[in-house]
Amino acid sequence: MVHTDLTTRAPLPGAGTSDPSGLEVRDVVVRYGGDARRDPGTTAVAGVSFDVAPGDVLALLGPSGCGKSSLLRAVAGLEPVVAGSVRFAGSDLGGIPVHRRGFGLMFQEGQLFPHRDVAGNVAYGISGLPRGDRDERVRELLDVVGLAGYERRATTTLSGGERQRVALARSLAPRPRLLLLDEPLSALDRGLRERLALDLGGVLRATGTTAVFVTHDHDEAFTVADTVAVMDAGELLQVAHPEDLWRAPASRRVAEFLGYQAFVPLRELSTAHPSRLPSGAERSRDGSLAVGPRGLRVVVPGSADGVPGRVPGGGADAAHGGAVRAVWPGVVVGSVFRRGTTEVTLDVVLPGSAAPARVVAVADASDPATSGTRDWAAGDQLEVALDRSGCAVVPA
Ligand SMILES: Nc1ncnc2c1ncn2[C@@H]1O[C@H](COP(=O)(O)OP(=O)(O)OP(=O)(O)O)[C@@H](O)[C@H]1O
Repeated sequence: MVHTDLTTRAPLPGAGTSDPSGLEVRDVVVRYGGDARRDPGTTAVAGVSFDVAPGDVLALLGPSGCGKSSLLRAVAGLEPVVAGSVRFAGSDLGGIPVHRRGFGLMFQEGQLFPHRDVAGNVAYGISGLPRGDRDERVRELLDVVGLAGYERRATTTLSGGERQRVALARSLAPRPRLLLLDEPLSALDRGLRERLALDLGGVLRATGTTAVFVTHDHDEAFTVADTVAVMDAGELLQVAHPEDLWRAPASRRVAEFLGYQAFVPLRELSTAHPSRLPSGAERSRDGSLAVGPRGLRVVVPGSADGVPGRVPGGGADAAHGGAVRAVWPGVVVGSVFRRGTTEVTLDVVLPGSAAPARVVAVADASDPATSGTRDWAAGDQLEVALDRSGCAVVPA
């Protein structure tokens, strides 16, 4: 459970009460360069507060350059904290050097020692243990990361994914009271990253490790973490459990970063069937409907899904299955078949905007009108229908 500080800043969505036995970050500022008189330098982290309770995994998620790594490095003690504080288990870590914080670190490139074999790498931080205990711990950790029996392998013979597993085992070996991971999977290809993200989440939970995990990939953050903190331009925008974050982004900026692709002012949608809109829509007439990556479905004009009596140009919203019956015409830009679904890119003029928005709509495989129709060409006319299960409401 992650909590945010309520005392010095406006309450952040997802805020709660503090647990002093874990990590407490309060109003932390990290700045590079500059001088006291003329040059203010670069403020990479602009007063961030969050907590991580023992055993929890927090993902710091945000675009490149938003300050994630700087914040992580400040927690580690690798960057000076210009203002604010970092505490762990109730103790202020100001002035405590990196190696005396009891934290583990893992980076994008595992940086294994090439002259040591796998066991030698994993055992690096526990050389003080008696031989038998050390061997047992190495065996146990290699088992946890799915590399049982790899002790004597040279690290130069490992794949990228195996190397990162060894690096993870090495960073867990001394039982760090906090593990800090900076984009540990981003050097790997997509398929491997997805598999390893699942494994990483499993390993951190199985070992009860308290961790802060930096990533720019929201799928990865959602897979690995109990709680996700969304960062932008040095500030935290929202801290929430993955499902809550996805269901209720606190702002359009958060929604955009999560991959919501278009925004329709709620006042532009008919009030005829408010119960068909995502929960909260009927209470937030000033907000927008955020359309997620699965928030639009392809409708073939004239198909069974086409609505007799539909208002031309969109806007009708008769209840129909899971969809809000808001249907708008679009011009196909292209389509791809991915993971069993056809994704069609179209230009659609959505309500509340004069210019066409480029959106992706999915063809429903269970819909006879659209399944199997994979050869839509640029310029074809289609329609898109909102699917409320793929939409969220965001404040204006
Ligand atoms: N050593 C440094 N000296 C000067 N500026 C720096 C330094 N390190 C980072 N910055 C700047 O601080 C800001 C935040 O950088 P940071 O690396 O923390 O972001 P990030 O979110 O981790 O980005 P990425 O995902 O690309 O690694 C950026 O504007 C960056 O240029």
